[in-house]
Parts: sequence; structure tokens; C-alpha cells
Amino acid sequence: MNNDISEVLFNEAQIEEAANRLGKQITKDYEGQKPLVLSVLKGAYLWTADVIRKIDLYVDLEFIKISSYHGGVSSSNEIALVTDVQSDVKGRDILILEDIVDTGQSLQFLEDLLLSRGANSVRVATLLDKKEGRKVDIKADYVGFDVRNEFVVGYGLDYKGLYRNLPYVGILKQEIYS
Ligand SMILES: O=P(O)(O)OC[C@H]1O[C@H](OP(=O)(O)OP(=O)(O)O)[C@H](O)[C@@H]1O
Ligand code: HPA
Repeated sequence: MNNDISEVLFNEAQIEEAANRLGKQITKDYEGQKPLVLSVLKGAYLWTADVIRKIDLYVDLEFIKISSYHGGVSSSNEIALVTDVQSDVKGRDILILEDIVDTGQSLQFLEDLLLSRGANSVRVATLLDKKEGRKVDIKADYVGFDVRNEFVVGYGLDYKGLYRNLPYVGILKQEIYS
């Protein structure tokens, strides 16, 4: 599996540093609040586990699953809600945890959904921000790392369901998906 990676972009130590940095900032910004942390499955599960332990606040934790890429590398405009949250988001301050914001369409879909349900505020903390990939005008509030416009895998991010268990984020060799 490691042989399929052409370049490691962010190793375990760098990711831990990012989780620390964002956790501290989130703890400061949400002081006195009890945010609802919303982890976007499947990609954000490792990032969620790491960041949430760096947040020194009372938080609720919820999961949501949407689909957009259907296992390939090309994006689809169609976003579908696959598994919904279990609790009422009305009046809540929601912190979405994402592994990557790329076209921004997933985040846009989630923000629209949560605000239409009466969320008080919606912010996002993403491990990776691929700004060059944007198709909609949306910004991430907390960013671990900017990433260039290449298809990346590992640490939750997949290609056709694989590579999520790599402990680092890397670039998948082009020959794997071309
Ligand atoms: O900004 P966008 O272009 O919308 O891309 C970002 C989304 O794509 C990935 O999810 P994916 O749909 O691949 O599902 P997964 O998390 O189950 O891998 C990723 O986890 C984000 O949720
Ligand atoms: O670069 C990526 N890799 C894996 N999943 C993704 N979803 C959006 N962009 C990516």
C-alpha cells in the first residue's frame, strides 16, 4: 500500500501538531459554549478522534454521512445525505470536522442543511484545504494545512474506499487511477 504513494505531504507528527493548534484555537473561540461537533463520515473519522481530544470544552459529538465522489477522483455536483444526525441542531453552535474541503460543495450542502434546520452558527475545521479545487465560494474557518491541487489519500482520505488507514497524507501515484 505504501508503494502506491509518490510523496508524503503531511506525516504523523505534522498532523498531530495541526490537531493541537486547531484544538487550542477552538477551545479559545468557543469559551463558555457547548458546541456540537459534527464529524463528516467517513473521511473525517481519524481527524475527529485526534482533534476532539485537544478541545478543552464540553462538546456533543454527532456524525453525518454524505456522498459526493462515489469512490473516484472526479467530483460530482450531486451531494446526497446518506446518514443523518441523531439530534436536533436547532439553536446549536456547530463545528463541522472535515478531512478536506476541495470543491466546497460538500461543505456548502452541510451549511445550508444545518442553517435551514435552525443552527445558531456553523463553522468548519478541516485538516486539508484544497483552495484551487473550489467550485463554490466558501471558506474554511480552521485549516490544518493548505494542500495543492492533487489527489491525496491517507489519514481517512480514500481512493475507491482504500488508503484510509495510512497514518499520513500523501499523493497517490497517477498510474493507480489513470
Ligand atoms: O469539497 P468537496 O469537493 O465536496 O470534497 C470534500 C468531501 O469529499 C470527501 O468525502 P467523500 O464524498 O469522498 O466521502 P468519504 O468521506 O466517505 O470518503 C471528503 O471527506 C469531504 O467530505
Ligand atoms: O484529494 C482528495 N482525496 C480524497 N478524497 C477527496 N475528496 C475531495 N478531494 C479529495
